[in-house]
Amino acid sequence: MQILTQPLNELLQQVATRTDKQANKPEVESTVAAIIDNVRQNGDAALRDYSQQFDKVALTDFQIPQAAIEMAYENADQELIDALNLAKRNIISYHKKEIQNGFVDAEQPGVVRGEKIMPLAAVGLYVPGGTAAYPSSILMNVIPAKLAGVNKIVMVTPPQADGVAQSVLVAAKIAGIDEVYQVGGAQAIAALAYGTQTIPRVDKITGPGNIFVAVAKKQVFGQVDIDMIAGPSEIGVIADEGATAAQVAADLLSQAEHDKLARPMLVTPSLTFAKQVSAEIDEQLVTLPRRNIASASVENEGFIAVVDNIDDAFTLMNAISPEHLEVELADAMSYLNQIQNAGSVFLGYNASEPVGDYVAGPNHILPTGGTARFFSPLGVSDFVKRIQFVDYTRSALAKEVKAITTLARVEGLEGHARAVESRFSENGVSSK
Ligand SMILES: NC(=O)c1ccc[n+]([C@@H]2O[C@H](COP(=O)([O-])OP(=O)(O)OC[C@H]3O[C@@H](n4cnc5c(N)ncnc54)[C@H](O)[C@@H]3O)[C@@H](O)[C@H]2O)c1
Ligand SMILES: N[C@H](CO)Cc1c[nH]c[nH+]1
Ligand SMILES: [Zn+2]
Repeated sequence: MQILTQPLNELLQQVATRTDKQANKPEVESTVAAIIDNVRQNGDAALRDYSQQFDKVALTDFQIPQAAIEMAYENADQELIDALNLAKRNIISYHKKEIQNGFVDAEQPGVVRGEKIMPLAAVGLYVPGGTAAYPSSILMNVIPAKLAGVNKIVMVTPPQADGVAQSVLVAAKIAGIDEVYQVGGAQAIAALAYGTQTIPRVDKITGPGNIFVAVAKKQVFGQVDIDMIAGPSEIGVIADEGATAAQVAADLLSQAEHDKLARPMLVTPSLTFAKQVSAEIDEQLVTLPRRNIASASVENEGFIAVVDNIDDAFTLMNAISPEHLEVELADAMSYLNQIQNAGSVFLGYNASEPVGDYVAGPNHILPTGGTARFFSPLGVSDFVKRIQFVDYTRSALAKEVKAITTLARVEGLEGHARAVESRFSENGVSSK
């Protein structure tokens, strides 16, 4: 993996350019725009064409019958069922803590103010499936939606020549979702945003995917809500010589194997350690089954940056804003307050990133491409909206008339002032 040894200010510039290059790909933007437009115009017919073109599958029906989901569950290995159930329990116990109940406030005499939390009516969950099957992403998507109380949950996932992976159907059963459509990529996002003859339009689309899925979500935002840009995976590691090079290399490769565009990144104050990790990566790649994907990611998107000290490592990592950040330092917890930007943080030598991908309980659907600066992990709050309310007694309103009418007239909005004054005139009409 490329080792960068420039001064910090040059490294900061380099990572900004890399992130920008990754996040903005004009050729992908235009491909995706054309796909969305076609699906909008031609509905299911366009979905069939793209499934043939990109997934090499000739589809007649998009919806997977409930009987196929039940059968996959009946035939599944008990080990898979146990693992998914363990993950489900931990995801539920973690996400339950995110539930908001709204509030009612009566602090001022005669005034009631409050906020009511409402589940979204219909959501569409994208579960990736181009180069790997992602049953774990079903649990990460569905569980917070269910805890939020969403009524209609529709799942889409790419079709496969020999049928959608059985593990995906088993996870759908365990997650308790029955409306599953086999359609993937930008065309699936367009279908959920605009609706087709068979796929219902939803209010919000959540879930991760490759660059085509991520760009499509960005393009349909406004027509529907989206959770975030959750594109090709990223891992940033901050480590010094106290960490084990082989373990750091393995963790970097765990994310590199997701996608040729995945970004494995190490920042360390030790050039010796940098070289050890780089050598380990080369060695471990030889036997990695997905080495074609992982080595492209390591070569084209990955880097090791050598900095002067740990403070500089955090400065650089905050600028990168990685999806996952591992802090492989002694007393890792003490660095938590130095972290400004990251999707999910893994502290210490044992919290290897895949722990979070599968069983820890926090969500693995996370912002990428530098968007952890402003986006958060998927959670219960993504599936609800807030409605505010107020109620005034007449005497409570009387106390505020002066302030309201003053502000209304300063804004040149006489109608606003009169609306409030009408509550205090004999005939309900403002005399001013
Ligand atoms: N950020 C997160 O939270 C998170 C979580 C899990 C996975 N991921 C990412 O999800 C992605 C999964 O990717 P994947 O490819 O395996 O599955 P995917 O389902 O995201 O994408 C497959 C679809 O991409 C479309 N596609 C492929 N090549 C295309 C082309 N040339 N033109 C137009 N469309 C094309 C096809 O429609 C195909 O069905 C990886 O990038 C992985 O890193 C991210
Ligand atoms: N690391 C991925 C998020 O970037 C999530 C995942 C699912 N399965 C394995 N990994
Ligand atoms: Zn992963």
